[in-house]
Amino acid sequence: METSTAAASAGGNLVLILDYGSQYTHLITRRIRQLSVLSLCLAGDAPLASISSLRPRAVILSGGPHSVHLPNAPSFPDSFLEFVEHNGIPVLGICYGMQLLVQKLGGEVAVGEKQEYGKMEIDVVRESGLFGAELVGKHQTVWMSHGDEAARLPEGFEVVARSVQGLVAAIENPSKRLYGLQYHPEVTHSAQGMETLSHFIFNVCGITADWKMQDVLEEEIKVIKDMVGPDEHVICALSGGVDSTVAATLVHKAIGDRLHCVFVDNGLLRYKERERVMATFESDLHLPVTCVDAVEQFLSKLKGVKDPEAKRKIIGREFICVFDDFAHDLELKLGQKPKYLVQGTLYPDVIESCPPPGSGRSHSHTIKSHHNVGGLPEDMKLKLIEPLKLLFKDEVRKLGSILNVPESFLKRHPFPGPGLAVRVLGDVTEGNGLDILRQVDEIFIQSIKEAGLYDSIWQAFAVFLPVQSVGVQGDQRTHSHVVVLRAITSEDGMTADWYYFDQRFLVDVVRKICNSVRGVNRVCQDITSKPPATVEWE
Ligand SMILES: Nc1ncnc2c1ncn2[C@@H]1O[C@H](COP(=O)(O)OP(=O)(O)OP(=O)(O)O)[C@@H](O)[C@H]1O
Ligand SMILES: O=c1[nH]c(=O)c2[nH+]cn([C@@H]3O[C@H](COP(=O)(O)O)[C@@H](O)[C@H]3O)c2[nH]1
Ligand SMILES: NC(=O)CC[C@H](N)C(=O)O
Ligand SMILES: [Mg+2]
Repeated sequence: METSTAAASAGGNLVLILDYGSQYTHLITRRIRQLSVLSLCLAGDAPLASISSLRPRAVILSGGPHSVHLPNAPSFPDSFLEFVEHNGIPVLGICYGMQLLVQKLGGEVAVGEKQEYGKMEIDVVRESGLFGAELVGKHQTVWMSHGDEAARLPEGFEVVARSVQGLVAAIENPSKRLYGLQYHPEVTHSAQGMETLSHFIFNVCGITADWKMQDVLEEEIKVIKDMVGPDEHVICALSGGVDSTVAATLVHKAIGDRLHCVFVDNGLLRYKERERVMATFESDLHLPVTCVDAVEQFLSKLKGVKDPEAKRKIIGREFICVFDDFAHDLELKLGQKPKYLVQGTLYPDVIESCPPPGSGRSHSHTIKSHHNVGGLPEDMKLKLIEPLKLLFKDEVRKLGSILNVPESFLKRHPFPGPGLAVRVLGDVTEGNGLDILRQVDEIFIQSIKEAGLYDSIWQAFAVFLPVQSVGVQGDQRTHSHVVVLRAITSEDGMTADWYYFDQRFLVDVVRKICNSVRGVNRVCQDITSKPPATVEWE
């Protein structure tokens, strides 16, 4: 989608993000799209030819984990600054991006005496391309994440905001149309971040807001039609979740009945999930779906495996084995082997996984390998079609409603492909962890639904811990399992807070669990946000 969408739909109003490895880079693209402006990402060191071929109206340099004063720090290509100056393209550097501008233009970036992580107050000291006059002299809450600081600004730059600690928070050189923010305007915790981005995009760059989600749909359908030959067949990995259902509906629009959907029961699904999902496919989706029973295949490969990353890689590989076998079966039926595999991969899956080759994310750290990205085998033969790869969950839900995907799919809480394997900590085949977890999870989710809370919670689930605790049940000593309940609120799964339940609700759920699930005598609640935790426990 990346470059083709740019070329076809930018209409001269494209904002290009150069990525230096920040976990938030694609939040920037997403925020710009929220302003109805097309935005795309390239690697921070992309060749100048790639940058100029997109004809951007503005460039934003992202944050990143590196320090500009250390060797091998990533940077924009030679002549980038001359290119933007010559073409009058405004540039905004965010955090590392700002530090890069400062250093490359002859200023100085040094390790700060003070660091700024998390919530911080800044003071806007003058009107600028980043802040309107009404904000001057006022405090603003922003989200910071840096240890380096701009110690000396290059010639022609002025400070336009400072943190309450006195550090440079925003700078500009209006005559060269260069701007910098030391904080992250793209995260929701920066209260006026959207206003600042909007000020830059519309007031400084003069860009017209002419992009809409419908464009993604039309462009994707075109890309898929161009890619898949008129007689070729395609497989779609369909889980019943939001993403793969929207992806399948979109690809079906492009190639019709040459799409063959497959749902895999990997033995890691929730209570009665296989029956329930297959029934909704039939009643609500009206797409033919084949269900493959791969329970033994997955569980035998997972036997004795405790390491979370190892589990994820095994699951990624087994999924592909199932899809290869399915392609082979279709070959016998259709006389030709499908070459393509549709997956509902989203951008957060890519961000946290091992950076795939050519993704332009070689500057980021791996958080966990999502089975459908970092968990894929290297020798995979099927070619991927991932129409949602640059979108976030809430954008996919919007796209799904344009495609008339039923609400029963769009409102479902996310459920990871590795399923209960990342919720039964350690060896999933040991003891009866999967079985206990299914019962606990079902009670928790049904109670949430009965209390009318399902749609206010972004995701809720239970976790099975490989520890036992002492309890007393019916006057008998028990030495049984501990389970954890986790419910979160989030916008896009990138950051999350825990959901504050009413205490009576929790008391009731815990009682139901302990009274009906044999083998559990203790229930805890996870109240950690992301960061520092992640959503899933593994
Ligand atoms: N049981 C499954 N059978 C077939 N494909 C699956 C299965 N689980 C996951 N996948 C594939 O892996 C992709 C990523 O899984 P993920 O859980 O992120 O997405 P989803 O299930 O479509 O949506 P959601 O995040 O809302 O659960 C899916 O979009 C789908 O293509
Ligand atoms: O399809 C998936 N394959 C995976 O390997 C995977 N790991 C995490 N998740 C889901 O992604 C969101 C963010 O989760 P984390 O904070 O745990 O990374 C949450 O919604 C998680 O449920 C996955 N989804
Ligand atoms: N978030 C960032 O971009 C951090 C930039 C740099 N690594 C610092 O610590 O200052
Ligand atoms: Mg899922």
